[in-house]
Amino acid sequence: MSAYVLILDDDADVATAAQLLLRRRYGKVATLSDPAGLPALLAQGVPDVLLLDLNFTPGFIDGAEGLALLDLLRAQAQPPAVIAMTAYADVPLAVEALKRGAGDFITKPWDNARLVAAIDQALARRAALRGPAAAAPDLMGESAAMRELKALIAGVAPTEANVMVLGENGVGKELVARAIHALSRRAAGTLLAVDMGALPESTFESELFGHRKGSFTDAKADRAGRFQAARGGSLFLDEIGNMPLVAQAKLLTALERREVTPIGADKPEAIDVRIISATNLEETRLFDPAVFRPDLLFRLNTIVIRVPPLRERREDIPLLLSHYLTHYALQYERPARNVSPAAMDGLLRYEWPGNVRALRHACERAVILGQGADYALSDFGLPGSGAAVDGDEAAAPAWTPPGIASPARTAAAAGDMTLDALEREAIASVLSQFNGNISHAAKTLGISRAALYRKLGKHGI
Ligand SMILES: Nc1ncnc2c1ncn2[C@@H]1O[C@H](COP(=O)(O)OP(=O)(O)OP(=O)(O)O)[C@@H](O)[C@H]1O
Repeated sequence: MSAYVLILDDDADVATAAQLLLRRRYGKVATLSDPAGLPALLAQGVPDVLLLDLNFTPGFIDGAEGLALLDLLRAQAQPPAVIAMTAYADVPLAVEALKRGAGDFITKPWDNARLVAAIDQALARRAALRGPAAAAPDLMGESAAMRELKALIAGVAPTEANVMVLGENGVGKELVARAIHALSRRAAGTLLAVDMGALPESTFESELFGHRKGSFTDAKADRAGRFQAARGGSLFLDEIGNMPLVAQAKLLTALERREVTPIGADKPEAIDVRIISATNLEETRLFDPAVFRPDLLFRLNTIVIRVPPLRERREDIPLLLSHYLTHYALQYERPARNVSPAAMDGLLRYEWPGNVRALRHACERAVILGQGADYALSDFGLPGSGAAVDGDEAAAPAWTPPGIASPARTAAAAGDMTLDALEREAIASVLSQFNGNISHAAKTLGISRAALYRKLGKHGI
């Protein structure tokens, strides 16, 4: 769990011991020995949790001053959660601290497990008080559907339950997975993402479970698999709907046994990961045993989170437009402009088959190509430039990535182009053919999704 913990204690040994214990778990842990430095430190950033010693060395500060600090903290706009630390005999002081705003107290010398549990509880209370909207900051949207989604994420994240995220391309499934991890008890660990659809069958086991040196020709050294590398954190299994059945069987065995055996190893290794998976497969397909093993599904979908397509939460479109138009205007050093009323009308009525990813690309394109005082609908490069935005995808020209005037010019202009430019055009053309669907585009181009993402970044698409 990533959090900022401050330890205010005049005993340097105690503060260092606490810092060593807590740093690995919470990330940012600072110590302060003199309470006089507290206001300056708070001005730099308010900690999530403050461990406040009320038993300073006699003559340095007494309990009354410690309590006065609590009053100072309570006056902050967003005070930290305070856990008071007192000597065993000082229960009345601890009770007074609780009355003055401390959320909890522990007695010194503390028990490590009790200290960690007290901090975890304080953090959980804080997250609950801030509410679900603040819980997933990168996930923008204030529609009822998004609020419900964020509440679900906030509720599910602190549990260890495996979560399956469902939704169309570009709706934000990966963002949801990241929010779940960030709000989980495993947040201090890594979130490792694996594109399951792009793992070749031949390297599937080695990638996921690892291998020992010499176990096959290319095994030049021992290598940890993704399951081991994500130990203590979460494993994001993306595109699980594209996994071949053989691979599904291997994954199932690992999840059932809670252990994996690296290739060439003689002993299995226990796994300690939380699984968050995602797919854009329609549920009818996912529940088809010929496509996906029901027993594996059962392991993965303890909790199912459905991310609604953008067309079902159109209220979020203005907010997303404003966010991404501002973002790209800053990036490309272009002036801030408004979306003209006619453009907004077209953008609101558009079906957004590529969801937020397509909206993001459309904003980038508008920032780069827009010439008028306001953004016009044509700047966004939507199919038919807004003329046919009623959802008739079949009739509408395909989505065009930013910076690409027309994918159709690929063949005509190929003679004058560099290899790099040709690659960009080819990618853009295939992307538009599949309405921004990364999986299908990658498959058609014969590269992995990861490789396609790298190329999108390289070409600025
Ligand atoms: N609610 C949102 N707020 C802000 N940005 C969003 C939101 N949802 C998605 N995005 C952006 O849209 C893009 C696609 O999001 P993401 O990769 O999470 O989608 P996905 O559903 O996992 O897509 P795919 O199925 O194609 O892998 C990203 O750039 C992401 O930052």
